[in-house]
Amino acid sequence: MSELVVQGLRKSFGNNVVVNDISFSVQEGEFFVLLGPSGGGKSTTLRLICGLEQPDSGKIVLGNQDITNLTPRQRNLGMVFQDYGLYPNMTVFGNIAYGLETRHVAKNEVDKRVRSAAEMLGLTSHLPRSINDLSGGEQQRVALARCLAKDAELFLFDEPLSNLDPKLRFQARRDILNVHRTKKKPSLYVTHDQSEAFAVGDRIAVIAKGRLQQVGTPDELINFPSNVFMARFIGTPPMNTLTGQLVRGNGAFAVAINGLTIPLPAKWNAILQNYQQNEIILGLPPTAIVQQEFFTTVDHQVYQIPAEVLDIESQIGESILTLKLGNDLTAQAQFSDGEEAHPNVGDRIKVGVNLEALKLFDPISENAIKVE
Ligand SMILES: Nc1ncnc2c1ncn2[C@@H]1O[C@H](COP(=O)(O)OP(=O)(O)OP(=O)(O)O)[C@@H](O)[C@H]1O
Repeated sequence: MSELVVQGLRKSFGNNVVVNDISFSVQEGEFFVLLGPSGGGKSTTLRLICGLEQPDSGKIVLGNQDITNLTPRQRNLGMVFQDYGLYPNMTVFGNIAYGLETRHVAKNEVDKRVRSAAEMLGLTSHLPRSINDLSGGEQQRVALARCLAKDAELFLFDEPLSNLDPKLRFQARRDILNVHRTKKKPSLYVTHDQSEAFAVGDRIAVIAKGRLQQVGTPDELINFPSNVFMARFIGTPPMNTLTGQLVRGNGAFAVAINGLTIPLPAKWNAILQNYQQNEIILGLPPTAIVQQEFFTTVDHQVYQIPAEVLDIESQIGESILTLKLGNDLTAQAQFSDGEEAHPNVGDRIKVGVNLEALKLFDPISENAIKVE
């Protein structure tokens, strides 16, 4: 088994703690993504795992071996970085073979593995060519083929697609996943691009300000953000987070925000009985705002509000609307094309809020309040 376990990893540069007590594990055969805003500590975490940096404290275990103090070469990893790390003076064959030759793999075995990796990635006819003659997409495939040819215990990818245009990215993502599925090892993939993370990740760890914010499947991150940061980070547009007052009455609860009183479904009653504060943060997902004409298609409890359309951004298959709800509450809604009417900027429309989809957060800890 080659499970990767990262325990309490910490790294600072001067007074700047850039990786702060990070722990997670990646199972054999799992494609695990590190996602987060720029400067959050993703690449440093990856560099600690591959041995290019040494942690101040913490432990990295691969299989049954503690690899924390091993050199990068001793760790037996397959790596693809943003700049691919290819040797410009070598042929494609030479680049794919490089990692094997330095490990003293027998020549006929090198030849076999290079050709097999090249074939899988459609590079066979390029093997004698110089790296300099290849396009960015082809170079990316050579870096991947080099990875594929190795018998690595762990695969690491640091923003490997950022130099490719969107069309090539799609194919390159499929290539990376094919390599991963062929190898059946743990893979760790760093990106700041949410759509990429959601497209490839079995599970995603979100890192920001050096800290692990949440680990979960794409579905868990979207539907159950662990804190206010996650609610504001995940999704385009992300969840609306609105600070209001908790209103208690007749055993039921509501949140009052800027003149609106939004009732909370009964599932919240038990947990809110013990809530001591007056202020609370309401999480309103953009998809929980529905146009009136479509209320009947929604089975859930709906709260109706008049709204004014302040802005519309049309995207493929959907529109993002900035709405003024009631008199004074600005929120973003996501309407999918085809299913819903197309209002214009300035229109006054009726919308409904799907109350079942609401989330709540504690304004002091900023953690999600969870219903059992
Ligand atoms: N060798 C170094 N010396 C000093 N500071 C560093 C060093 N390497 C990284 N940092 C700092 O650590 C922080 C985290 O950087 P890191 O590259 O890990 O973030 P990231 O999440 O991968 O960001 P990006 O998506 O922009 O690559 C940044 O503030 C960066 O400036």
